[in-house]
This record gives sequence, C-alpha cells and structure tokens, in this order.
Amino acid sequence: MTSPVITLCSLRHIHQEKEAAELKKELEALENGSYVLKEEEMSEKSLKLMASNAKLAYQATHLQRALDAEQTTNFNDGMVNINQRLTEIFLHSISASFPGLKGKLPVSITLNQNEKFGDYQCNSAMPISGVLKAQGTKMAPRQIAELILKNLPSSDLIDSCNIAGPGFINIRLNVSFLKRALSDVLVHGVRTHHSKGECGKVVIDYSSPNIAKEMHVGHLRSTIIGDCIANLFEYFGHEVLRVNHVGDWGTQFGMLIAHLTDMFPNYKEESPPIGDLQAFYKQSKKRFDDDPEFKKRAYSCVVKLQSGDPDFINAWKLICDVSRKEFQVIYDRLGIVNLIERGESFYHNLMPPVIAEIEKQGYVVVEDGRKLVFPEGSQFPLTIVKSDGGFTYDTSDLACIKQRIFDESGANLIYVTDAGQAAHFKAIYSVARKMGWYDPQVTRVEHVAFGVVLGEDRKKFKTRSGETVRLAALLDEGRKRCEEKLKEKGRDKELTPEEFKAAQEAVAYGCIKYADLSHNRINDYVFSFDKMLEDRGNTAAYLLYAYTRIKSIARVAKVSREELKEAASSFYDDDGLPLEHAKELKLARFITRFPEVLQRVCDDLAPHTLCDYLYELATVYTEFYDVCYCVEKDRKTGDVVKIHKHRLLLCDATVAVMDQCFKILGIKPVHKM
Ligand SMILES: NC(=[NH2+])NCCC[C@H](N)C(=O)O
Repeated sequence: MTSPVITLCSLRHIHQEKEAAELKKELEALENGSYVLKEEEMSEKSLKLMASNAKLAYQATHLQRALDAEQTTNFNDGMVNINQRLTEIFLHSISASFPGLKGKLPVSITLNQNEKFGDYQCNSAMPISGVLKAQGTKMAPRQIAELILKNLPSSDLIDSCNIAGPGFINIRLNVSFLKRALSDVLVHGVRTHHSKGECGKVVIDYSSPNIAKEMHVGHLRSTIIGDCIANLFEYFGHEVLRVNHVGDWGTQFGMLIAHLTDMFPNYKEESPPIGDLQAFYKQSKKRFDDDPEFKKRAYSCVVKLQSGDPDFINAWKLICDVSRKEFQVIYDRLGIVNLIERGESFYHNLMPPVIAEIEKQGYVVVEDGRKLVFPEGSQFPLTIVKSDGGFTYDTSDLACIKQRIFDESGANLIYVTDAGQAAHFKAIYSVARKMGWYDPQVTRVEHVAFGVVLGEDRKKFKTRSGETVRLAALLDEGRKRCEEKLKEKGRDKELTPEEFKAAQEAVAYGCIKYADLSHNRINDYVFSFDKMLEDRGNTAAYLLYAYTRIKSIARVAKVSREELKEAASSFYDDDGLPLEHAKELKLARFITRFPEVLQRVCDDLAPHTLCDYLYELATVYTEFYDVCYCVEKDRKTGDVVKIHKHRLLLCDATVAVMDQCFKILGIKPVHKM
C-alpha cells in the first residue's frame, strides 16, 4: 500500500505537469501571436490601446485606398497638361536620387523625336552627369538614367520607360490613360486648367490707333494679335481688361482744333462735315507746316485743350467721335468686342503726380528746359516734360503703367505694338522697376512686339499709288476675293444666300487673321490674298473646310447627336473611349497635347504655335480618317454595314479642340461651306 504522502506528492506532480504543459502552450501562442487574452486578464489600459489600434488600422486602409485613387488621374481640373505632369514626376525622382542637386537642374521633358521609341523623352541624365562631374563625382549618364527610373514614382500616365543611347529616357504613355482622357473631353468638353495656379488679372493694351489718323495695317496686326492673346488668357481663367490706348492727346489736336474753328466757326451749333478726317488732317497739317502764324495758334490750342477749356474740350470730343465711329466699323467687321477705349487723355491728371514722384527720387535731369529720365541700359532718355511744359507719349506711358499696376491691380501687363516701339517700352519698364512700382518676379510686364506688313513686292505695304492702305478697303477686297473663290467652287449654288454670306465673311476675315497669327509675330510678313485664300496648306481656308467636313461626318452617317452623347457617356462610365488602331491612338495623343501647347503659347505669347498645332491636328486627323472608316458600307448596295461610334466620337473630340483653337484665334467657323 502506498503511503498517503506519496499519493499526495504524485497527485501534486500530475497537477504541476498539467500546468507546465498549459504554460508551454501559452508561451508558444505568445511567440506566434495567436494568444488571446481573456477579458478578465486585460487591464483597462490595454483595452484602450486595442481600440485605438483598430481605429488606426481602419484609417490606414482608407489612406491606402485614397493613395491608390490618387494614382488614377481624375479630370476635375479639365484636361491634363501631360508635359507638366511628367516634369513633376521626373523632378520628384531626380530630387530623390540627387538631393544635392535640388534646384540646380530644370527638368525638361520634350516630345519624343521618334514616335517609335516613345511619346515623350527626358534628357536630364546628360546635364546631371555634367553637374556631378563639376562637383567631383563621376557617374555615367546611363547609370544616372537608371537611378532616375528606379526612383520614379508610379503614375497612371506612364506605361513604360526605357533608356536609349547615352542616357535618354523614352517615355511611353499609358493607353488606358489616353482612353480616359479622350472620354473626359467628350463628356465634359475641352477645359484646361491654368498650370500657374493663380490667375492674376491681365491688362492688355492692343489695337490703339491714333485719333484723326488712319488706322493702318500695323494697328490691324496689333488688333488681331492682341485679341488672340486676350482670348487665351480669358480661356485660362484670368480676368482680362482689354484696353484700347488710342492716341487722343497729342499735339496734333492743336492744329486740328485751330483748323476746325477756322473752317467751321459755328461748329458748336452745327456738326461739322469732317467725315473724311484723313483729308481734314492733311489740310491742317499742310497749314501747320506752311504757316508760322497758324502753327503758333495750334500750339496755344493744345495748351487750352490740355488745361481743360470747355470749348476746346468740345471741339476735341467732336473730332474723337468721328474717329471712334470709323474704328468701330472695323472692330465690328472683325468681331472685336470688349475692347474698352482708354486713350492717352485718360492719364492727363495722373501725369503731374507721377512726374513729382520721379523727381522726388532724384531721377530727373533738366536739360535745355526739358525734364529727362535716363533709364538703366537705355541709350536714350525719356522726356517727361517738354521745354514748353507739355507732356509726351513717354509721360503718359509712365502714368499709364503705374495706373495699371496700382489702380487696376494688373498682375500681367501686356502691350501689343510694332517692334519699332521696343526701345520705348524697355525704357518705360526700366523706370517703373527703378521706381519700385513692380517686381518682375511678381508682375509680368511684356511688350508683345511684331514685325512690319510687307506687300508682295516685299516692300512696305502700300496701295499702287503709294498711299497707306485703308483697312476698310482691305477688308472689302478680302470679302470680294473670297466671294469669287467660293463661286468658283460652286458654293453659291449649294448654300442659301445667308449661308453663303456667312461663309464668305468667315473665310475672308478668318484668312486675314490667320495669315497674321500663323507667322512668328517678330518677323515681317508678306500680305498676300492669293496665299491666304488657298485651300491647301496652313491657311484658314483649308482649316475651315477641314472643320466643316469633320463636322458633317456624323450627319452624313445619320447618327444622331443623342446617340453619340449616349455612347460617349457609356464609354465614360466604362474604361474610356475604346482606342485600338495605331492612327486612332496617334490622333488621341495629339489631342491630349492641347493643354501643353496652350501653355507654351501663353509663356511665349506666340500665337503661331497654336496655329501650327491646329494645322498639324488637321493633318493627323486626315491620316486617321484615311485608314479608319467611321462608317462601313456595302460596296455593291451602298448600305451601311457597320458604324464605329468610337471613331465618330474621335471626330467629335477633334472638332471640339478645333473649335477651341478657332475661338482663341478669334476665327468664326461656319457649319456649312
Ligand atoms: N500704351 C501704349 N503706348 N500703347 C500703344 C499705343 C500705340 C500708339 N497709339 C501707336 O499708334 O503707335
């Protein structure tokens, strides 16, 4: 018989063995993380920790989801500026790869020179290698390119990248991004968001003819170029003030008023017949040059006018009114709207305080009774007060720039005149900066200069008898030439008289505008009706035809607008426009370049870049249309066998972008021609 002590001991032993096994199990569970605390074992603190842990895990999942969504571009701000987006992506990688180079290297993304290799390319590896070498680090461009690719953040824009040659990085766009981008254009229209973020107010000075003088082709250029740039800024979302800085305060008014009072002494009661202001101007100029007595009187008239004598102000207003009406006829024909007249006279009262301010700074030099300012870097001084105490063009432009900066709060000041005035504006801007009126880092002040209009003989544009060409006569001739052209094509038989007239005017004025805008503005350009009315090549005539043709495709295919709209929105809800054919993709890629092209036009204030794009768009479209049938018909019966709706929609997207281009260029497209 076992003793009770032994029994007790062995019972305890069994119990302890069981406990040890349990403890071992718990230890293992703790090690592999599967241990579950029993509620009664938990302290209050650990309960709280667990709760916040669960919350964090939930938030992390959400953040990850948001991050994933971020990778997929949304088009809330309109079309994506692809070049800019790629620049940001590469900049990110380059800063991460070479932290020491931060800010030292502008990253440039360009279109790929060879479509076969990619859509865009980044050539930064070579210059980075150069900078590193200068800092004493040797690294081959290819190695650098590899590192850039390694650190490249993922983006739904990019399909793939590869390194070529010494270190070029070829970038291929993601097709599914293109599909969605196109789809968005179809559903939401061609919208672009200004990359510069804030949209500062733009004050743009253009057209600006001189009262009582002929508005000449130089003013026509200013009107056309200025209007286009103003449209562009407006499209980008800026507030735009379009100012017509007419010459209405010069010394010419002295002789005009003196002549007016001589010829029509009762001009106050009876409106004088000075409809032909140019002839009137010439007569008074002749007297001014030939008759010293008259000249004296003319000077005293200017003084009286500028001192605000009511009779003289009335005579001045009379003359301005005649001119204004003449200018308006031209503006109406060209469709120039919202251009407000604010001539030199507007700044009359602002000039004396500006002169005083400049004097106070000690920048005025008095020479032979004249007050001069010598701008830095300019050979010639500005005359701000003449020896007779009168003000000049210089004085008015100084008062004007100050008014535009301070009263108008202009963030972008743009002046559109012929290149002959470049030195004048350079001097004005220089004085304005010296006076501390603006900081070029903050306020953009630019002279948009343009070259001279030449005749087909490459000499200054004149009539056969050597006179300056009257703008109204020029527009008349354009319309007549266009009428002949359209009749040659038998359009007068196809179109209603209203349609014919609309086509005739749209083509005539469109061609005149486009011929001007499509040349690099800095160069002189040859004015040739024959060239601008040609319906082949980079002309408005060609583009307007192309536009109406593309627009008619859906109509001819008898697919209704509603049907297309429906198709567009169902593609939108799906993966985007189904693009497959190489030419479909080429056209799609070209369309998505629109925002970056506009940005360039805006940076360089160079409308010809937009014209080049528009023309190339028409060309790329033709390439597509030639091989990708929108509608397939039975060869024998001519019955429609298949309609490719996504291709019709691609036509629509092309039309939408062309529409926007025309709008910015100030050209009115017609629906039938
Ligand atoms: N702010 C200016 N200066 N604007 C340009 C004025 C152009 C001048 N009226 C001319 O015909 O040459």
